[in-house]
Amino acid sequence: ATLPLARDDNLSKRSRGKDATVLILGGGVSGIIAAKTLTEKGITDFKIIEARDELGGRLHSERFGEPGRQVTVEVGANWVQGIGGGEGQGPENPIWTLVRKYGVETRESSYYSNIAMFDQTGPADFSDIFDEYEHDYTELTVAAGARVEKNLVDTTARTGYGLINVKPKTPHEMAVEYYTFDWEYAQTPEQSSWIASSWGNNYTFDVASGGFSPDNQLSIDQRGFKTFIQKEAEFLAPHQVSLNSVVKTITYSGEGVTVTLVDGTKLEADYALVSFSLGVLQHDDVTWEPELPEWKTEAVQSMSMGTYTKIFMQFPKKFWFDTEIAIYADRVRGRYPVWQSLDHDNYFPGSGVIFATVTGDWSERIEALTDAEVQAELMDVLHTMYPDMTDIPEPTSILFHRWWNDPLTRGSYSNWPASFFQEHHDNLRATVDERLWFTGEHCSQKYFGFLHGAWFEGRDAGQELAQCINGGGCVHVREHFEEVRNARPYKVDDYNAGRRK
Ligand SMILES: Cc1cc2nc3c(=O)[nH]c(=O)nc-3n(C[C@H](O)[C@H](O)[C@H](O)COP(=O)(O)OP(=O)(O)OC[C@H]3O[C@@H](n4cnc5c(N)ncnc54)[C@H](O)[C@@H]3O)c2cc1C
Repeated sequence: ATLPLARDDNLSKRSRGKDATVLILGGGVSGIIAAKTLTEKGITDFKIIEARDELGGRLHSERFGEPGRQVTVEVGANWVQGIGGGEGQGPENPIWTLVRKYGVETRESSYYSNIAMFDQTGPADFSDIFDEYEHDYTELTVAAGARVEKNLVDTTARTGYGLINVKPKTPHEMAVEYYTFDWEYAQTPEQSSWIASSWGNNYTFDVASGGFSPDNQLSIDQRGFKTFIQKEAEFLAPHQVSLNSVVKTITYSGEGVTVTLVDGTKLEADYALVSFSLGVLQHDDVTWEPELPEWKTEAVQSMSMGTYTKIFMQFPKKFWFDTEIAIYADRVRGRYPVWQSLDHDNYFPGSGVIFATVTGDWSERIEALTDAEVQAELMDVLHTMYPDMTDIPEPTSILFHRWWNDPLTRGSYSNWPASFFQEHHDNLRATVDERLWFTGEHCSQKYFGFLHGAWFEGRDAGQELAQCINGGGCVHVREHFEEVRNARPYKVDDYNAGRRK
């Protein structure tokens, strides 16, 4: 593809001797889409700095299984969630647009029908409870919407469930609640905002709320799901990307930024666009000189990072359920509750591959175990699911990614807790000294956690930064709140005055 030429005024604005006008830190979806947007706006003097040996970030495909029986599996993102663009649907999800553009092979994946069910006695049927909880989840989001209209405070999704009288106690109830909630947010209802989790769902899946559509597509492309973004990145010239480059320190002032890599290389630029995950920002893998202002640090530390772990196993042959998905109801909430079969007509028949998903605290727990210890726990569950089967073989391969301990992610995707305020979120996106810009899925108010959240944030940051560089003004974009105040509950007089009205 031919690139538009860099505009002369961009080049002349760049102080002499700098390595680029913009350093884009991180080459995931948001970094690449920001680069694409800058290019469309005539700014080509940027460089993407990426730690890994390829672009794509949390799109992470791996060849898995025994030689001769290998398949490409996705240890990171796997679904386009909310497709849209069709008759009676909302707008098209931009990830779906790219998936179609590059012919990435996907299959429709329906995770609310045709589910096998198990409990501690073996196969079980609790589909009535499942249907009830699916309905209850919708009620939870509707009740959250009603709170917004009345301007009522946010609380946890657990409070929300309590207020609509949903109080799971039995293993079956806990498993289906887990399936409708934690399996999406990678954290518990206690750890999640009632209102933000509801809008997060609606803006993606609910057409009436402006969402795309309720449909999901699962990538089975043997080039990897990452193909859609790596193809989209092919416009980049070699000098615009630096792989295997781990950022250690970001030094900034009103004049510009200096980025120091772990190998000591120093890169200077007018602006840095930081696309690292929220988890990376929360930990000390990257340091800031000077330290980030308190309003930024508070915003970063106030949102949360969920962890979502898929544990793949390959067996000599399939011995399990014929559906795509099974739910296992254990006495312990969150203990290997969701199983997905890839040895299925829709996916990779004959592959012998199945995977279990755990999230949140359970993910962090198993990251401390060895693969063999996790395998033993999974086999224990399979024996519980199939008590009469005496010849269940051991898996020939096992694979899972330790997202929580990965210094390039520190978790899987962001989640909005009840103690995280709108002003915090504005501060997450706000620029520092007009030189440090921020993007990534966690910056998306509507779509945090999703690939399309990363896409929209990359586009918006690219547009606003281009406007700033092109002389359209930097000052009034992405302003911050110096302090996030929540005085109301503590100002008793105001509160009483409000009540008297
Ligand atoms: C297990 C899992 C399952 C998921 N499932 C789905 C799904 O099915 N559908 C969906 O829509 N979303 C899903 N997501 C979320 C989705 O993957 C993310 O929202 C999206 O990929 C984030 O893109 P990003 O550009 O914001 O961040 P990233 O992809 O994290 O990009 C940031 C980049 O910065 C790099 N980096 C980090 N630290 C440094 C450093 N010090 N120096 C240099 N580079 C650095 C990283 O390597 C990375 O490439 C899933 C995520 C995970 C982990």
